[in-house]
Amino acid sequence: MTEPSERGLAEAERVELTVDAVAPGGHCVARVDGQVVFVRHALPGERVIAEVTEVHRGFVRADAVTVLDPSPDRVEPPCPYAKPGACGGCDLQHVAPDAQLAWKTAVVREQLVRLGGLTDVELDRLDVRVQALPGGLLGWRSRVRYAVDAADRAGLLKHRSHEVVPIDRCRIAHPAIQQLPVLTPTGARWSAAEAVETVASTGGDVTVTEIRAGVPAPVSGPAEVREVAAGRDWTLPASAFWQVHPAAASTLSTAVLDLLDPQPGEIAWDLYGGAGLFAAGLAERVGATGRVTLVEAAGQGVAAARENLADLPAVEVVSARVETALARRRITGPVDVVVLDPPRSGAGAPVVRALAAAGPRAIAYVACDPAAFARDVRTFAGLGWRLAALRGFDLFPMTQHVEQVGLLLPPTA
Ligand SMILES: C[S@@+](CC[C@H](N)C(=O)[O-])C[C@H]1O[C@@H](n2cnc3c(N)ncnc32)[C@H](O)[C@@H]1O
Repeated sequence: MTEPSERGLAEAERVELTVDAVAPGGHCVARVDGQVVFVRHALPGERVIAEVTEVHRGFVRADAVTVLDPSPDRVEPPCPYAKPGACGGCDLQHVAPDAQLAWKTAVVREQLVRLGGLTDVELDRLDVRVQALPGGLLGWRSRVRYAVDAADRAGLLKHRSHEVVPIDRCRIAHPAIQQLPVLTPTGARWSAAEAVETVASTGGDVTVTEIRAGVPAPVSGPAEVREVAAGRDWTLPASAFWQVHPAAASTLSTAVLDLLDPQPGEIAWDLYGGAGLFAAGLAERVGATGRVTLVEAAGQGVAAARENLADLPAVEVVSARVETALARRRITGPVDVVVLDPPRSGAGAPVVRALAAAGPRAIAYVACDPAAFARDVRTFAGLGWRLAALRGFDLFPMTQHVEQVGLLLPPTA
Protein backbone atom coordinates (compact mmCIF):
# COMPACT_ATOMS: atom_id res chain seq x y z
CA MET A 1 0.00 0.00 0.00
CA THR A 2 1.60 3.31 -0.94
CA GLU A 3 1.00 6.49 0.97
CA PRO A 4 -0.03 9.55 -1.02
CA SER A 5 2.61 12.28 -1.33
CA GLU A 6 1.95 15.72 0.15
CA ARG A 7 0.39 16.87 -3.11
CA GLY A 8 -1.53 13.65 -3.36
CA LEU A 9 0.23 12.17 -6.39
CA ALA A 10 -0.54 8.49 -6.13
CA GLU A 11 1.06 5.43 -7.64
CA ALA A 12 -0.05 4.92 -11.27
CA GLU A 13 -1.34 8.50 -11.50
CA ARG A 14 -0.41 10.33 -14.73
CA VAL A 15 0.80 13.90 -14.69
CA GLU A 16 1.93 16.28 -17.46
CA LEU A 17 5.23 17.99 -16.67
CA THR A 18 8.32 19.70 -18.06
CA VAL A 19 11.55 17.81 -17.45
CA ASP A 20 14.42 19.70 -15.85
CA ALA A 21 18.10 18.72 -15.35
CA VAL A 22 19.61 15.23 -15.19
CA ALA A 23 20.21 13.74 -11.75
CA PRO A 24 22.32 10.82 -10.51
CA GLY A 25 20.57 7.48 -10.91
CA GLY A 26 19.52 7.55 -14.57
CA HIS A 27 16.63 9.95 -14.32
CA CYS A 28 15.88 13.65 -14.68
CA VAL A 29 14.32 15.94 -12.12
CA ALA A 30 10.98 17.68 -12.56
CA ARG A 31 8.74 19.62 -10.22
CA VAL A 32 4.98 19.53 -10.00
CA ASP A 33 3.61 22.21 -7.67
CA GLY A 34 6.95 22.21 -5.84
CA GLN A 35 6.97 18.42 -5.51
CA VAL A 36 10.14 16.69 -6.75
CA VAL A 37 9.56 14.04 -9.42
CA PHE A 38 12.41 11.80 -10.62
CA VAL A 39 11.49 10.87 -14.19
CA ARG A 40 13.00 7.95 -16.13
CA HIS A 41 12.90 7.60 -19.93
CA ALA A 42 12.99 11.39 -20.24
CA LEU A 43 15.43 14.10 -21.34
CA PRO A 44 15.99 17.63 -20.07
CA GLY A 45 13.61 20.16 -21.60
CA GLU A 46 11.00 17.64 -22.71
CA ARG A 47 7.30 18.01 -22.07
CA VAL A 48 5.99 14.54 -21.14
CA ILE A 49 3.16 12.68 -19.52
CA ALA A 50 4.71 10.78 -16.63
CA GLU A 51 3.19 7.86 -14.76
CA VAL A 52 4.03 7.68 -11.06
CA THR A 53 5.79 4.41 -10.18
CA GLU A 54 6.71 5.03 -6.52
CA VAL A 55 5.59 7.52 -3.88
CA HIS A 56 8.00 8.55 -1.13
CA ARG A 57 7.98 11.22 1.52
CA GLY A 58 9.18 14.35 -0.27
CA PHE A 59 9.50 12.92 -3.79
CA VAL A 60 7.96 10.55 -6.29
CA ARG A 61 9.42 8.41 -9.06
CA ALA A 62 7.79 8.31 -12.46
CA ASP A 63 8.26 7.00 -16.02
CA ALA A 64 7.76 9.24 -19.07
CA VAL A 65 5.07 7.23 -20.89
CA THR A 66 4.15 9.79 -23.58
CA VAL A 67 6.54 12.37 -24.98
CA LEU A 68 4.62 15.51 -26.03
CA ASP A 69 7.59 17.68 -26.93
CA PRO A 70 10.74 15.59 -27.59
CA SER A 71 14.32 16.72 -27.06
CA PRO A 72 16.54 16.85 -30.17
CA ASP A 73 18.73 14.36 -28.26
CA ARG A 74 15.98 11.71 -28.19
CA VAL A 75 16.49 8.56 -30.32
CA GLU A 76 14.54 5.35 -30.81
CA PRO A 77 15.99 2.82 -28.31
CA PRO A 78 17.81 0.05 -30.21
CA CYS A 79 16.48 -2.48 -27.70
CA PRO A 80 12.74 -3.26 -27.73
CA TYR A 81 12.79 -3.95 -23.98
CA ALA A 82 14.13 -0.51 -23.04
CA LYS A 83 10.82 1.18 -22.33
CA PRO A 84 8.70 2.12 -19.32
CA GLY A 85 7.58 -0.87 -17.30
CA ALA A 86 9.98 -3.25 -19.06
CA CYS A 87 13.68 -4.11 -18.57
CA GLY A 88 15.50 -2.11 -15.91
CA GLY A 89 19.00 -2.89 -17.17
CA CYS A 90 19.58 0.28 -19.24
CA ASP A 91 18.74 3.87 -18.36
CA LEU A 92 19.79 5.81 -21.47
CA GLN A 93 18.77 3.81 -24.55
CA HIS A 94 16.54 6.74 -25.60
CA VAL A 95 19.48 9.18 -25.48
CA ALA A 96 21.72 9.95 -28.51
CA PRO A 97 25.39 8.84 -28.08
CA ASP A 98 26.89 12.33 -27.59
CA ALA A 99 24.04 13.29 -25.30
CA GLN A 100 24.77 10.23 -23.12
CA LEU A 101 28.30 11.59 -22.62
CA ALA A 102 26.92 15.06 -21.86
CA TRP A 103 24.43 13.48 -19.41
CA LYS A 104 27.22 11.72 -17.51
CA THR A 105 29.42 14.81 -17.58
CA ALA A 106 26.55 16.76 -16.00
CA VAL A 107 26.16 14.16 -13.23
CA VAL A 108 29.91 14.21 -12.47
CA ARG A 109 29.92 18.01 -12.31
CA GLU A 110 26.79 18.20 -10.20
CA GLN A 111 28.13 15.76 -7.61
CA LEU A 112 31.49 17.55 -7.38
CA VAL A 113 29.71 20.84 -6.76
CA ARG A 114 27.06 19.53 -4.36
CA LEU A 115 29.11 16.96 -2.42
CA GLY A 116 32.71 17.78 -3.34
CA GLY A 117 32.58 21.51 -2.64
CA LEU A 118 34.11 22.45 -6.03
CA THR A 119 32.98 25.53 -7.95
CA ASP A 120 31.86 25.68 -11.57
CA VAL A 121 34.97 27.72 -12.32
CA GLU A 122 37.19 24.93 -10.95
CA LEU A 123 35.27 22.35 -12.97
CA ASP A 124 35.66 24.43 -16.13
CA ARG A 125 39.38 24.57 -15.43
CA LEU A 126 39.46 20.78 -15.03
CA ASP A 127 37.64 20.53 -18.38
CA VAL A 128 35.50 17.63 -17.14
CA ARG A 129 34.23 15.71 -20.16
CA VAL A 130 33.21 12.06 -20.19
CA GLN A 131 34.78 10.22 -23.14
CA ALA A 132 33.46 7.25 -25.10
CA LEU A 133 35.38 3.98 -25.34
CA PRO A 134 35.98 2.24 -28.66
CA GLY A 135 33.39 -0.31 -29.77
CA GLY A 136 30.07 1.51 -29.75
CA LEU A 137 27.13 1.43 -27.39
CA LEU A 138 26.00 -2.18 -27.86
CA GLY A 139 27.66 -5.58 -27.41
CA TRP A 140 30.14 -4.49 -24.70
CA ARG A 141 28.89 -6.13 -21.50
CA SER A 142 31.04 -9.19 -20.73
CA ARG A 143 28.96 -10.16 -17.68
CA VAL A 144 25.17 -10.38 -17.65
CA ARG A 145 22.95 -11.48 -14.81
CA TYR A 146 19.96 -13.31 -16.18
CA ALA A 147 17.07 -14.13 -13.86
CA VAL A 148 14.45 -16.87 -13.77
CA ASP A 149 11.28 -16.58 -11.72
CA ALA A 150 9.07 -19.19 -10.09
CA ALA A 151 6.92 -19.33 -13.25
CA ASP A 152 10.03 -20.31 -15.23
CA ARG A 153 10.23 -17.01 -17.07
CA ALA A 154 13.81 -16.04 -17.98
CA GLY A 155 15.10 -12.59 -18.68
CA LEU A 156 16.26 -9.45 -16.89
CA LEU A 157 14.82 -7.63 -13.90
CA LYS A 158 12.46 -4.69 -14.08
CA HIS A 159 13.77 -1.39 -12.71
CA ARG A 160 13.95 -1.41 -8.87
CA SER A 161 12.11 -4.73 -8.75
CA HIS A 162 12.55 -8.50 -8.54
CA GLU A 163 10.03 -8.97 -11.35
CA VAL A 164 11.49 -10.83 -14.33
CA VAL A 165 10.99 -9.26 -17.77
CA PRO A 166 11.28 -12.08 -20.32
CA ILE A 167 13.69 -11.21 -23.13
CA ASP A 168 15.21 -13.01 -26.10
CA ARG A 169 18.64 -11.39 -25.78
CA CYS A 170 20.32 -8.41 -24.19
CA ARG A 171 21.60 -5.95 -26.83
CA ILE A 172 24.37 -4.48 -24.67
CA ALA A 173 25.71 -7.98 -23.87
CA HIS A 174 28.95 -9.18 -25.45
CA PRO A 175 28.31 -11.09 -28.73
CA ALA A 176 29.51 -14.29 -27.04
CA ILE A 177 26.62 -13.92 -24.60
CA GLN A 178 24.05 -12.68 -27.13
CA GLN A 179 24.47 -15.78 -29.26
CA LEU A 180 23.38 -18.00 -26.37
CA PRO A 181 19.78 -18.92 -25.81
CA VAL A 182 18.43 -17.02 -22.82
CA LEU A 183 19.03 -19.20 -19.86
CA THR A 184 17.03 -22.10 -18.62
CA PRO A 185 16.64 -22.62 -14.87
CA THR A 186 19.02 -25.56 -14.94
CA GLY A 187 21.50 -23.80 -17.17
CA ALA A 188 21.59 -27.06 -19.12
CA ARG A 189 21.67 -25.36 -22.49
CA TRP A 190 24.78 -23.44 -21.55
CA SER A 191 27.01 -26.34 -20.77
CA ALA A 192 27.73 -26.98 -24.44
CA ALA A 193 27.88 -23.31 -25.33
CA GLU A 194 31.01 -21.28 -25.68
CA ALA A 195 32.06 -18.48 -23.42
CA VAL A 196 29.95 -18.90 -20.35
CA GLU A 197 30.36 -19.23 -16.67
CA THR A 198 27.50 -19.38 -14.29
CA VAL A 199 27.38 -18.02 -10.79
CA ALA A 200 23.97 -18.76 -9.40
CA SER A 201 22.39 -16.91 -6.51
CA THR A 202 18.84 -16.79 -5.32
CA GLY A 203 16.89 -13.77 -4.15
CA GLY A 204 13.39 -14.73 -3.03
CA ASP A 205 11.63 -16.62 -5.83
CA VAL A 206 14.08 -15.41 -8.43
CA THR A 207 17.28 -17.22 -9.34
CA VAL A 208 19.95 -14.96 -10.77
CA THR A 209 22.74 -16.45 -12.84
CA GLU A 210 25.74 -14.52 -14.00
CA ILE A 211 27.12 -15.29 -17.44
CA ARG A 212 30.67 -14.26 -18.18
CA ALA A 213 32.05 -13.96 -21.70
CA GLY A 214 35.50 -15.33 -22.32
CA VAL A 215 35.30 -18.73 -20.61
CA PRO A 216 36.36 -21.60 -22.87
CA ALA A 217 33.78 -24.42 -22.94
CA PRO A 218 33.20 -26.94 -21.52
CA VAL A 219 32.93 -25.46 -18.06
CA SER A 220 33.72 -27.79 -15.21
CA GLY A 221 34.88 -26.69 -11.80
CA PRO A 222 35.82 -23.10 -11.09
CA ALA A 223 36.08 -21.47 -14.51
CA GLU A 224 38.87 -19.17 -15.55
CA VAL A 225 38.86 -16.33 -18.05
CA ARG A 226 41.69 -14.95 -20.12
CA GLU A 227 42.03 -11.25 -20.67
CA VAL A 228 44.50 -9.05 -22.48
CA ALA A 229 45.02 -5.61 -20.97
CA ALA A 230 47.77 -3.10 -20.38
CA GLY A 231 50.03 -5.05 -22.70
CA ARG A 232 49.80 -8.28 -20.67
CA ASP A 233 47.90 -11.56 -20.68
CA TRP A 234 45.79 -12.23 -17.61
CA THR A 235 44.21 -15.42 -16.27
CA LEU A 236 41.54 -14.99 -13.62
CA PRO A 237 38.76 -16.89 -11.88
CA ALA A 238 35.59 -16.02 -13.86
CA SER A 239 33.96 -14.64 -10.73
CA ALA A 240 36.92 -12.42 -9.73
CA PHE A 241 36.70 -8.65 -10.22
CA TRP A 242 37.56 -7.47 -13.71
CA GLN A 243 36.23 -4.54 -15.68
CA VAL A 244 33.08 -5.42 -17.62
CA HIS A 245 33.77 -3.42 -20.79
CA PRO A 246 36.45 -5.09 -22.95
CA ALA A 247 38.31 -1.77 -23.47
CA ALA A 248 38.01 -0.58 -19.87
CA ALA A 249 41.03 -2.14 -18.19
CA SER A 250 43.55 -0.79 -20.71
CA THR A 251 41.84 2.60 -20.82
CA LEU A 252 42.02 2.99 -17.04
CA SER A 253 45.58 1.69 -16.80
CA THR A 254 46.73 4.22 -19.42
CA ALA A 255 44.90 7.08 -17.67
CA VAL A 256 46.35 6.20 -14.25
CA LEU A 257 49.94 5.95 -15.50
CA ASP A 258 49.54 9.11 -17.54
CA LEU A 259 48.33 11.11 -14.54
CA LEU A 260 50.77 9.68 -11.97
CA ASP A 261 53.81 9.49 -14.27
CA PRO A 262 55.67 7.03 -11.98
CA GLN A 263 59.45 7.33 -12.15
CA PRO A 264 62.20 4.67 -11.93
CA GLY A 265 63.03 3.92 -8.30
CA GLU A 266 59.74 5.24 -6.89
CA ILE A 267 57.61 3.47 -4.29
CA ALA A 268 53.99 2.89 -5.30
CA TRP A 269 50.87 1.55 -3.61
CA ASP A 270 48.01 -0.08 -5.53
CA LEU A 271 45.13 -0.01 -3.04
CA TYR A 272 42.03 -2.13 -3.72
CA GLY A 273 44.30 -3.74 -6.28
CA GLY A 274 42.22 -6.73 -7.46
CA ALA A 275 44.21 -8.96 -9.81
CA GLY A 276 46.87 -6.28 -10.17
CA LEU A 277 45.94 -4.33 -13.29
CA PHE A 278 47.49 -1.09 -12.01
CA ALA A 279 50.31 -2.74 -10.07
CA ALA A 280 51.58 -4.29 -13.32
CA GLY A 281 51.85 -0.90 -15.01
CA LEU A 282 53.35 0.72 -11.92
CA ALA A 283 55.97 -2.04 -11.63
CA GLU A 284 57.05 -1.54 -15.22
CA ARG A 285 57.50 2.20 -14.64
CA VAL A 286 59.29 2.09 -11.27
CA GLY A 287 61.59 -0.67 -12.54
CA ALA A 288 63.97 -2.90 -10.62
CA THR A 289 64.96 -0.18 -8.16
CA GLY A 290 61.37 0.69 -7.28
CA ARG A 291 58.70 -1.09 -5.25
CA VAL A 292 54.95 -1.67 -5.61
CA THR A 293 52.69 -2.81 -2.78
CA LEU A 294 49.24 -4.08 -3.76
CA VAL A 295 46.55 -4.35 -1.08
CA GLU A 296 43.45 -6.44 -1.75
CA ALA A 297 40.87 -7.99 0.60
CA ALA A 298 39.22 -10.68 -1.56
CA GLY A 299 40.97 -14.05 -1.47
CA GLN A 300 40.54 -14.75 -5.16
CA GLY A 301 41.82 -11.27 -6.06
CA VAL A 302 44.92 -11.83 -3.92
CA ALA A 303 45.52 -15.26 -5.50
CA ALA A 304 45.00 -13.85 -9.01
CA ALA A 305 47.41 -10.97 -8.31
CA ARG A 306 50.08 -13.32 -6.96
CA GLU A 307 49.73 -15.55 -10.02
CA ASN A 308 49.51 -12.82 -12.65
CA LEU A 309 52.30 -10.65 -11.24
CA ALA A 310 54.70 -13.50 -10.41
CA ASP A 311 57.12 -12.23 -13.08
CA LEU A 312 57.37 -8.80 -11.41
CA PRO A 313 59.70 -9.08 -8.37
CA ALA A 314 59.11 -5.42 -7.44
CA VAL A 315 55.50 -6.22 -6.50
CA GLU A 316 54.41 -7.35 -3.04
CA VAL A 317 50.81 -8.49 -2.66
CA VAL A 318 49.29 -7.85 0.77
CA SER A 319 46.11 -9.71 1.67
CA ALA A 320 44.21 -7.26 3.88
CA ARG A 321 41.50 -4.67 4.03
CA VAL A 322 42.98 -1.31 3.07
CA GLU A 323 41.61 0.36 6.22
CA THR A 324 43.27 -2.28 8.41
CA ALA A 325 46.54 -2.33 6.47
CA LEU A 326 46.89 1.43 6.93
CA ALA A 327 45.63 1.61 10.53
CA ARG A 328 47.80 -1.28 11.74
CA ARG A 329 50.75 -0.02 9.70
CA ARG A 330 51.03 -3.23 7.66
CA ILE A 331 51.91 -0.76 4.94
CA THR A 332 53.68 2.44 5.87
CA GLY A 333 55.38 5.31 4.09
CA PRO A 334 57.49 6.61 2.60
CA VAL A 335 55.46 6.28 -0.59
CA ASP A 336 55.64 8.33 -3.79
CA VAL A 337 52.51 7.49 -5.75
CA VAL A 338 49.22 5.76 -4.90
CA VAL A 339 46.43 4.24 -6.96
CA LEU A 340 43.16 4.21 -5.05
CA ASP A 341 40.39 2.15 -6.69
CA PRO A 342 37.79 1.42 -4.00
CA PRO A 343 34.38 -0.21 -4.44
CA ARG A 344 31.26 1.96 -4.99
CA SER A 345 31.14 3.10 -1.37
CA GLY A 346 34.42 5.01 -1.84
CA ALA A 347 37.57 5.02 0.28
CA GLY A 348 36.08 6.91 3.23
CA ALA A 349 37.55 9.49 5.58
CA PRO A 350 39.87 7.22 7.65
CA VAL A 351 41.60 5.91 4.51
CA VAL A 352 41.84 9.41 3.01
CA ARG A 353 43.36 10.77 6.24
CA ALA A 354 45.86 7.90 6.47
CA LEU A 355 46.92 8.44 2.86
CA ALA A 356 47.40 12.17 3.32
CA ALA A 357 49.53 11.40 6.38
CA ALA A 358 51.64 8.91 4.39
CA GLY A 359 52.64 11.83 2.18
CA PRO A 360 52.76 10.59 -1.44
CA ARG A 361 53.49 13.15 -4.13
CA ALA A 362 50.34 12.13 -6.06
CA ILE A 363 47.26 9.91 -5.83
CA ALA A 364 45.25 8.58 -8.80
CA TYR A 365 41.71 7.91 -7.62
CA VAL A 366 39.68 5.55 -9.85
CA ALA A 367 36.00 5.93 -9.03
CA CYS A 368 32.83 4.24 -10.24
CA ASP A 369 30.46 6.26 -8.07
CA PRO A 370 30.47 10.04 -8.58
CA ALA A 371 28.89 10.74 -5.17
CA ALA A 372 31.37 8.67 -3.15
CA PHE A 373 34.24 10.15 -5.17
CA ALA A 374 33.00 13.70 -4.54
CA ARG A 375 32.72 13.05 -0.79
CA ASP A 376 36.29 11.73 -0.67
CA VAL A 377 37.53 14.71 -2.73
CA ARG A 378 35.97 16.95 -0.09
CA THR A 379 37.81 15.08 2.67
CA PHE A 380 41.07 15.45 0.74
CA ALA A 381 40.34 19.17 0.28
CA GLY A 382 39.89 19.56 4.03
CA LEU A 383 43.46 18.28 4.38
CA GLY A 384 44.77 20.77 1.83
CA TRP A 385 44.80 18.38 -1.14
CA ARG A 386 43.36 19.46 -4.49
CA LEU A 387 41.82 17.73 -7.47
CA ALA A 388 44.35 18.70 -10.15
CA ALA A 389 42.97 16.68 -13.10
CA LEU A 390 39.88 14.63 -13.81
CA ARG A 391 39.00 12.29 -16.66
CA GLY A 392 35.64 10.65 -17.19
CA PHE A 393 35.09 7.44 -19.18
CA ASP A 394 31.89 5.86 -20.43
CA LEU A 395 32.70 2.29 -19.41
CA PHE A 396 28.97 1.46 -19.23
CA PRO A 397 27.20 2.81 -22.36
CA MET A 398 23.38 2.98 -22.25
CA THR A 399 23.42 2.87 -18.45
CA GLN A 400 23.63 5.70 -15.94
CA HIS A 401 27.06 4.55 -14.72
CA VAL A 402 30.27 6.50 -15.27
CA GLU A 403 33.91 5.99 -14.30
CA GLN A 404 36.30 8.75 -13.26
CA VAL A 405 40.05 8.97 -12.75
CA GLY A 406 41.10 11.92 -10.64
CA LEU A 407 44.59 13.18 -9.83
CA LEU A 408 44.91 14.44 -6.26
CA LEU A 409 47.93 16.50 -5.26
CA PRO A 410 49.13 17.47 -1.76
CA PRO A 411 49.29 21.04 -0.42
CA THR A 412 52.95 21.45 -1.32
CA ALA A 413 52.57 20.44 -4.99
C1 LIG B 1 36.76 -1.52 -8.17
S1 LIG B 1 37.61 -3.01 -7.80
C2 LIG B 1 39.20 -2.63 -8.44
C3 LIG B 1 40.12 -3.78 -8.68
C4 LIG B 1 41.39 -3.45 -9.48
N1 LIG B 1 42.00 -2.19 -9.07
C5 LIG B 1 41.12 -3.45 -10.97
O1 LIG B 1 41.06 -2.37 -11.57
O2 LIG B 1 40.95 -4.54 -11.55
C6 LIG B 1 37.76 -2.90 -6.08
C7 LIG B 1 38.55 -4.01 -5.44
O3 LIG B 1 38.63 -3.73 -4.05
C8 LIG B 1 38.48 -4.93 -3.31
N2 LIG B 1 38.02 -4.48 -1.99
C9 LIG B 1 36.78 -4.13 -1.59
N3 LIG B 1 36.80 -3.65 -0.33
C10 LIG B 1 38.10 -3.69 0.08
C11 LIG B 1 38.77 -3.30 1.25
N4 LIG B 1 38.11 -2.80 2.29
N5 LIG B 1 40.12 -3.45 1.31
C12 LIG B 1 40.80 -3.99 0.27
N6 LIG B 1 40.21 -4.38 -0.89
C13 LIG B 1 38.88 -4.23 -0.98
C14 LIG B 1 37.53 -5.75 -4.12
O4 LIG B 1 37.68 -7.12 -3.83
C15 LIG B 1 37.96 -5.39 -5.54
O5 LIG B 1 38.95 -6.26 -6.00
